[in-house]
Amino acid sequence: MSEYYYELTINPQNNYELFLELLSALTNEAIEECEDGTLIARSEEDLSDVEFGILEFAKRLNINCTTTCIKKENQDWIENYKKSVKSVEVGSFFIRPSWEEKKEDKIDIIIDPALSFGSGHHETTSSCILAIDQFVKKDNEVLDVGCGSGILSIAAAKLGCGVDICDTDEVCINDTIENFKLNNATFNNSWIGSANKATKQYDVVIANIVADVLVMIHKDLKKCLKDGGILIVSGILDKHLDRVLSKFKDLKELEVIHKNEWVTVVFSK
Ligand SMILES: C[S@@+](CC[C@H](N)C(=O)[O-])C[C@H]1O[C@@H](n2cnc3c(N)ncnc32)[C@H](O)[C@@H]1O
Repeated sequence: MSEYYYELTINPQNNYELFLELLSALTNEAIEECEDGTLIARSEEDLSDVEFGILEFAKRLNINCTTTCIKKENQDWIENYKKSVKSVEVGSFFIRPSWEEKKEDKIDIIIDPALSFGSGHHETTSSCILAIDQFVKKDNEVLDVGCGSGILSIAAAKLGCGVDICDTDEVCINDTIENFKLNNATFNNSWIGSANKATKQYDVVIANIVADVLVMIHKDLKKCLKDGGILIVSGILDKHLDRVLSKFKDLKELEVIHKNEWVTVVFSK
C-alpha cells in the first residue's frame, strides 16, 4: 500500500453523464457518484493528467466545470473497519469478531459481521442472551425460531444444550451453519421456515422476531413447547407489548426485560 493516494473531484455544471463516461474511460478506478452531482475518483496513481483531460473536455464543450485533485495520506481501510466492529459483553457471554482476543472468564461467542441479524449489540438480542443466561440449563432441548446469525442458539449450545434452528430466510440458515463451525459448536436439526414445521416439543423455545410475527405464530410457538418449558419472546416495541401479551395469557410470565424501547418476555408453560 502506498503512503499517499490522490482524490480527484469533478463538478460539471451540466452534461453529468458525459463527464461520468469520460472519467470512466480515463481511469480504471471505481468512481463515486455523489448525490449533489460530484464525481470522485481515488487512486494511488497521480490523477493530474485525468484532471487535465476533464478540464480540456469541459473547455471545448464550453461547460462550466470545477475540479480539485488532492494528495491524501493513505489509511489501512481494513484495519479501520475492523476497529469499528466492537465486541460486547452480555451476562456470562463475550461476543467478539474473530480477530479479537477472547476473555478467559467469559463464555466465548464469535460472530463476524455478515448479512444476518444478530451481532449481540441490539437490545433484543442482548436481552435474549440475558434470559438464556438465567433460564436455560445444561441438556435443555432448545429451538431458536428466527435464528438470524445463530447467536442465541450458539449461546444455548455453549451452555450444553441440544439445539435446533429455523429461519424463514435461507441466508440466515447458511450464516448460522457457518457461525456454528466458527464457534466449534454443534446443532441437531435446521430448516428453512418457522415453528409450525417443528416435529417435536422443546424445553426452551426462543423467538426474537417482531411483534406482528409473534402474534401471528403464537399458537405454533406454544405448540412446540413442552409443559413446564420456557418461552423467550423478543423484538417487541413497548407500544406493542399488550397486544403480544394478550396472546400468551395462558402462560405464566416469569420475567420482563426492558432495554430502551424494546421488551423481552420470558414465560413458562
Ligand atoms: C431480529 S432477527 C433475530 C436474529 C437473532 N435470533 C437474534 O436474536 O439476534 C429476526 C429473524 O427472524 C426471521 N424471521 C422473520 N419472520 C419469521 C418467521 N415467521 N419464522 C421464523 N423466522 C422468522 C428473520 O429472517 C430474522 O432472521
